[in-house]
Amino acid sequence: MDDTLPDDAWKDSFDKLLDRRPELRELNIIKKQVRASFNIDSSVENSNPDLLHISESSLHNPNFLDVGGDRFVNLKRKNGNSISTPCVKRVSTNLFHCALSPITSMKLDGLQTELVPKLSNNVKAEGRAIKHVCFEISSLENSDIQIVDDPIKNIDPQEEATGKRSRSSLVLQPGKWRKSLHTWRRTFQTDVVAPTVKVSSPRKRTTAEITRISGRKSTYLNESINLVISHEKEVLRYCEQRRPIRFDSAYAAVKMLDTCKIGEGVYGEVFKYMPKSNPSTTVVLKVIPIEGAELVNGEVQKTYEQILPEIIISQEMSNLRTNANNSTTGYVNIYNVALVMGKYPQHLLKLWEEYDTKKESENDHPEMFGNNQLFIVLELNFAGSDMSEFTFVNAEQSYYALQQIIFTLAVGEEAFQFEHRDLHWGNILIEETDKKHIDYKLNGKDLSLPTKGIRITIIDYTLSRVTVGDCCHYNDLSTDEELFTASGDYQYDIYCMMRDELNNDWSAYAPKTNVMWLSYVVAKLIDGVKYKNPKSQIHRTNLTKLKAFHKAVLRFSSASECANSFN
Ligand SMILES: Nc1ncnc2c1ncn2[C@@H]1O[C@H](COP(=O)(O)OP(=O)(O)OP(=O)(O)O)[C@@H](O)[C@H]1O
Repeated sequence: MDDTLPDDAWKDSFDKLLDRRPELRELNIIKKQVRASFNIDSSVENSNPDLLHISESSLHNPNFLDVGGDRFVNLKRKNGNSISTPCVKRVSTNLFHCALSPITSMKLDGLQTELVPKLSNNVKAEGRAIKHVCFEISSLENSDIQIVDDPIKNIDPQEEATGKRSRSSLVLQPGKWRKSLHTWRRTFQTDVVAPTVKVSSPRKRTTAEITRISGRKSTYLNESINLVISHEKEVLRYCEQRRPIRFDSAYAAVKMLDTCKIGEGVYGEVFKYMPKSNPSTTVVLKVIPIEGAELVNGEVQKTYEQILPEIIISQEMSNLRTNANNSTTGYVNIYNVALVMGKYPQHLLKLWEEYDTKKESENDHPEMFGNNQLFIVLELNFAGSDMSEFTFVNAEQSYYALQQIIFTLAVGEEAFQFEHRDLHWGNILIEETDKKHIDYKLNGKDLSLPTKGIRITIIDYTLSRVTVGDCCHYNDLSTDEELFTASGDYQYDIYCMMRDELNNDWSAYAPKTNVMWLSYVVAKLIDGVKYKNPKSQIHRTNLTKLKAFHKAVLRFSSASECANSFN
């Protein structure tokens, strides 16, 4: 008697299902390119009935992307202005017959389902951060964007016939966009395939990555000036140092009180503390690794040349506090800039881990840095919480906050032809104040605004443009295609509006971009931020004013012109 097993005996039920549906294999084209993590928590997932809610017919829908294993992601979300909620799909409704399937839930990096909250603990255990990205299919009709290595094949025969292509576009969360954009890049770009574990072994830069961050530029307006400067020396000059100082001695635990990590960006970690020498001040440290070859948080480290303009802009905007003709305290106050070298101090590593435990950091563990790592440390004034988290008393308070933002931008324009270019609500900080008024000087004229109990501070000049002396510093976004395909919030329209305004020449001075961000800010104040007393009469009266401003704002050509209309 032949007691050998039949040929397909090794197959599990998922494999058998694929055999019956070869088109699923066709759809499974992206599998090689996703950064998939290996979550072997099948028991938990199998026990979650929420995972069974999509009909079998959805499998034929091109908007469902096979993310590997037996999970599918809905690429086409109806509600375009919210963050990712990948729909999870089981291929088989006969789950429990699938004994010990080796293909358990592989997750598409960057996608964390809100539909399956029970999974969140497993995600934590796995060490993956929750990232909010949703990938959509959108037609590129009328678009001149060339897509290279688009991993999503067009499976619509009609589109194939007309020669139109589909591509993945982005629906990003409002506010901080760099992280989610980066997640998308890692997922969809074939040359960037990194492991999903949090502390990845350091990886060298790819050409694409180097090109991507080389956007920061400084050009001399007078072309006869052709200085060859050492950016390292310039950085040291701004730091008032002759050489880098040791990280662990410059920021030793004994010098810092009540230290904690308060935030993070793609480029750095942000801590808060009170200096032992001056405990009445609260200082924020923004720690940015530079010049190293390893990717940090998936990004190429900035060079001296790329960090220099940010130091200059931060310093100059901060110095506007004491400017004779155009002054404001609306740009974050910078106490000091330091160039430090060496491993992260132990106490900061511990605080990093505490933050990670509570909030799940999306960044790489800073224990990855070695003895020769260089960092720029910006010591800033603590300026409160960002607008997305702040609760205003009522629209009167937010109406005056808006005026603070307008006057701050106006002063920046007049002093340095400043355009912020990324003024989303995560970059507007708000804190309470006892002061009744805030003073400005605009073109020599003194102005005073009621605070209504709050003070606003503008941060993050990564995309900003200024003219300082003979030099124009800006960030060249002309080749940054992904940012302009993002959607999900009015914020992402603003990047496209700026590009049109500037004719994609990012060195040009176009203060209208500040007005565009004002139109975004007022939209958020009308419908986005939180209010304590939204039913009061004063709230309704001022909401009407905000709405009137929203209608009119795009007629102004600059924040300065807008500020003058308030006088
Ligand atoms: N002066 C400050 N006071 C209070 N909080 C701050 C201050 N500076 C930064 N933060 C907090 O740290 C977070 C990250 O800071 P920041 O935006 O400057 O980093 P980033 O690396 O430029 O971020 P990304 O490049 O990802 O947008 C902010 O969103 C804010 O919550």
